[in-house]
Amino acid sequence: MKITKLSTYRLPPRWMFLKVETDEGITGWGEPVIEGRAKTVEAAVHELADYMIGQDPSRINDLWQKLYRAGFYRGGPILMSAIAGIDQALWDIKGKVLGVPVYELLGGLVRERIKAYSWVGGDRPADVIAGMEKLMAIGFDTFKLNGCEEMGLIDQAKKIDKAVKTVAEIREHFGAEVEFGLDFHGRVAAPMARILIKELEPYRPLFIEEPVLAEQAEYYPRLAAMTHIPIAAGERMFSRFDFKRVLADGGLSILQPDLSHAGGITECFKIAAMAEAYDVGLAPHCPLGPIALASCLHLDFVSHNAVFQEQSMGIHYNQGAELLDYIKNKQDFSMEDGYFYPPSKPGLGVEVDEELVKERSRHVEDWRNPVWRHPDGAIAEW
Ligand SMILES: O=C(O)C(=O)C[C@@H](O)[C@H](O)CO
Ligand SMILES: [Mg+2]
Repeated sequence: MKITKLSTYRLPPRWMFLKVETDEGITGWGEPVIEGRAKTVEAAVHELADYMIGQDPSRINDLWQKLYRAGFYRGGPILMSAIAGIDQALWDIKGKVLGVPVYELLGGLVRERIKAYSWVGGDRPADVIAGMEKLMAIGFDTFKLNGCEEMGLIDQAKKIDKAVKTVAEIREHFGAEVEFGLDFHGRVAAPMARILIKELEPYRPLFIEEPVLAEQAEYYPRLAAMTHIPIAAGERMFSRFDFKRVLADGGLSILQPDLSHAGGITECFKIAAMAEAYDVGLAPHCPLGPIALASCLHLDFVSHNAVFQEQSMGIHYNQGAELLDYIKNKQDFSMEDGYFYPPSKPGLGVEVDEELVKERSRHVEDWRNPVWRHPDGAIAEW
C-alpha cells in the first residue's frame, strides 16, 4: 500500500481535518490544527506531505521519526500539530486495514469507560451554576471553567475576590455533588497564582490548570509545594522532550497533552507512559473536533493513568459548528452518565461526512482568539 494524497479542510468553528488517501482506496482522517493558526498548520502539513507521498502508511513509527527529525528543525506547536494530524490518519488507516479499533493495536482496553468533563462559563466565567445544572441533567458531574478573567502581574484584591466568589457559589449550590477544574488559562503570573491558589483551596477544585504559562514551568514545583490542589498542564507542550522536563522537575499531578498538538497518538502514547512512571495522571486536552476526541479516547482506553477526558460539546469556542456535526456515526460518541465508552469501529472509529466537510470548508472564517488588554492598555493573556 502507498500514500497517494493528503487533503486538508479548514472548517468552522476553528478546526482542520486531514484526509490521507492510499492506492488501495483506504483513507485515514486526522485533525491537525493550532486554534487560530489553522493556515500555518495547513502549510506545514503540505510541506511534510513531501515525505509521505509514495510511502507505506503502515510504517507509522518510521514516518513519524522522519517527519520529526528529517527537517533539522523540530518541535513547537505548528510542526507537532501537523505531525499529530498525519499520525492520527496513519493509525486510522492501520486500524481499517486490520479491521480493529486503534486501541486494540496499542494493547487493548485497560478500562470499560472513561469519565468525561465539560466546560461551563465561557471566556469570562458566568452563569456557571445554570451551565452545570443543564449538563448534570444529561449525566455530567465533572466540569471545567476559567479560573479568572484578565489578571495583572500584580493585581487587586477585588480581582481575586471576584474569582473566588464564582467558585464559592458553585460549592454553596452543589456541595460535593460536582467536581470542577479551574483553568487559569495562562492568564495569571506566579505572584498572583500563589494568592489565587491559596484563596481557592477551601473550595476544593479538582485541579488547577495552567496556573502559570508553560514557558514558566519552573514555577510548577514551587506552586505545588505550597498547595495540596493537584496542578495540571500540558496543552502548550508539544513532545516527550517538553514533558520530560516537567515530569523530572515535579509539580504536575496531571498531564494534559493535546492529541492534535503533541505529535499525535504515537507521541502521546509515550508521554502517557512517562507520566505513569511518575504517578502523574493523564487527562488529554481536547477543545477540538471529533477526530481529535477519538484519538484521545483510544489513548485513554490503553493508559492506566488516564483520569478524565475533556470534550467540546457546548464549549464556548464552538460557534458555527458543534462536536459531532461533521460525522455520520454520532451514536458512537454516545455519553452515558458522564462517561465515554470505547469506540468500536476499525481505526479511529470516526465516519466523516466528507460531502459536508467539503461543502463547509468552501467558506470558512479564519478563527482568531480575542486580543485582551488590561485597563492600562497593556496586552493581557487571554
Ligand atoms: O480547553 C482548554 O483547556 C483550553 O485552555 C482551551 C484553549 O486551549 C483554547 O482552545 C485555545 O484556543
Ligand atoms: Mg486549558
